[in-house]
Amino acid sequence: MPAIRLTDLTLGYDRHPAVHHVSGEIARGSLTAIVGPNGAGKSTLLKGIAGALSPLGGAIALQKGQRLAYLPQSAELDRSFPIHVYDLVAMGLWTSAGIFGRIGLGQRARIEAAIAAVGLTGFERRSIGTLSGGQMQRALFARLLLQDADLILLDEPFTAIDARTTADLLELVQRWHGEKRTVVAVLHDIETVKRAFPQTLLLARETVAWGQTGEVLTSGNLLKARHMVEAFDSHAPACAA
Ligand SMILES: Nc1ncnc2c1ncn2[C@@H]1O[C@H](COP(=O)(O)OP(=O)(O)OP(=O)(O)O)[C@@H](O)[C@H]1O
Repeated sequence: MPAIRLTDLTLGYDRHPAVHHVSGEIARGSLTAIVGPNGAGKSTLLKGIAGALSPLGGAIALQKGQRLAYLPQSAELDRSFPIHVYDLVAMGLWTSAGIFGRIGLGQRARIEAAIAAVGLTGFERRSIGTLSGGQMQRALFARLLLQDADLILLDEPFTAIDARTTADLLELVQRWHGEKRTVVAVLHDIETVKRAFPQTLLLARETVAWGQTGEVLTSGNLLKARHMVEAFDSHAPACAA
């Protein structure tokens, strides 16, 4: 059983399809980028896999027993929430500590180690509303470290993040890959994908190409994806194809 199996999957909003008839598999332990033009349905697909959106058609099967972690786009997070970096990161332990569980000494050490791993030592008592975009993303990655998930879904984790932070966080992604976790990330920077992601799904409401990154990200496929998204009628009624 692969980590994720999509079967003729259609996802959308108010019955209007945003992603159509996608079929394919993501192997356990693989590192996959989802790329495509704006409006291609990348975030929609990730939400579907995360279980935040139910299919209009087809099916999403996740291998049983996997712990899943999902990092939505940063724009979807409420930064005005009054919480310190330490507590935000500590939330990553809720699966082991329980929502109201006590945090013991061992767990404190793990929280501190995660904060150190993302370079935020000294920021523990800072409220998240005062962090820069890059610092916030580091804190969210520290929380992911503690979640200890088998399947990690990242929606545009490096968008609007400086090069140094991107490089540091990319290193964590590589570390998760080395630990045989399954990682799926929506990305915009094609160079980063070519450099660091062995597998790619090129999406334009439907699959344009899916497989080895070098074979998927050809200029012909990228052009085709752009034309397909431009031609798509997002006001179309429920999928008839
Ligand atoms: N909550 C929603 N309600 C209605 N339509 C939505 C909603 N979220 C997304 N859509 C529509 O679904 C389509 C796909 O959007 P999605 O955000 O998945 O694309 P994307 O590939 O992630 O784009 P981007 O690269 O711009 O983030 C778009 O036409 C978008 O307007």
